Amino acid sequence: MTGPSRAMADIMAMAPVVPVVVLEDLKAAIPMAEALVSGGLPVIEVTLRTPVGLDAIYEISRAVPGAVVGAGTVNRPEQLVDSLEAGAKFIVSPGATPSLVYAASSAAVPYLPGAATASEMLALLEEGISHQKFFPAEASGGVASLKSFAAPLAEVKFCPTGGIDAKSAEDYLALPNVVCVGGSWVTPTKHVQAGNWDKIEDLARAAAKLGKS
Ligand SMILES: O=C[C@H](O)COP(=O)(O)O
Ligand SMILES: CC(=O)C(=O)O
Repeated sequence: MTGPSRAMADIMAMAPVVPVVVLEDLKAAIPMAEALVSGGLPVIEVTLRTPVGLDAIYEISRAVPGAVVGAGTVNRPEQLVDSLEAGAKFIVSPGATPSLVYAASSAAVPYLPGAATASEMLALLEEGISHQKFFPAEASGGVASLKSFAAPLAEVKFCPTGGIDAKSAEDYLALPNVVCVGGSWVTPTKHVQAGNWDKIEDLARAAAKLGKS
C-alpha cells in the first residue's frame, strides 16, 4: 500500500460509519459535527454539492478538534485544491479520472475514489489505490456484488456508499473486504434543519456500535 492509500486506510479504520453530509445551511456545520463526534463518529464527509460545502469544511476543521473532516463529491481537480485549502483531511469522489488521481497523488492527500466495476477497481489498483468507495453500493448489487469481488480482488478494501441504512450497514460491515460504510442516514435533513443535535448524536452513537457485535 502506498502513502495516500495507507493514510486513507487509517482514516477508514477510525469508525465503522462515515456520515455523508449535504449541508444547506452553514450555521449547522459546527453543531452537527460536534454531535457526530460526541456520538463516536469523528470521520465526516462534507459534500461539495451545496454552495456552503467548502465553508463548512473550513469551519469544522478549525472549530471541532475531534473531527476528521473530508470533502466529498470532488469531481474536478480544482475542487480538490480548494478542499485542501479549506482544511479537508481527505478527498472523496464518486468515480475517478486520471486528472483526479494525479491531483490527489501530487498533493499526497488521502483519497477515496469511487468504483463500481472490476475494471474500475483494477484501474485504481494500478495507481496504487487499494482503498476504494463502492458507489453506488445498493444500485450496483450491494452485499452480493462485494462478496463476488472479495476473492478475485482481495487486495481492494471498500467503503460502500449509496442507499445504505442502519440495518443494511451491518450486512456490509460483516464482509471481509469492507472497512467502513458511508451514508446520509446519520444526519437526516429533518433533524439538521430543526437543529435536533441530540437526535443526531443518538444516531451517531448507534452507528458507531455497528459491526462490533
Ligand atoms: O455519497 C453518496 C450519497 O450521498 C450517500 O448516499 P445515501 O444518501 O444513499 O446514504
Ligand atoms: C457519491 C460520492 O462519492 C461523493 O459524493 O463523493
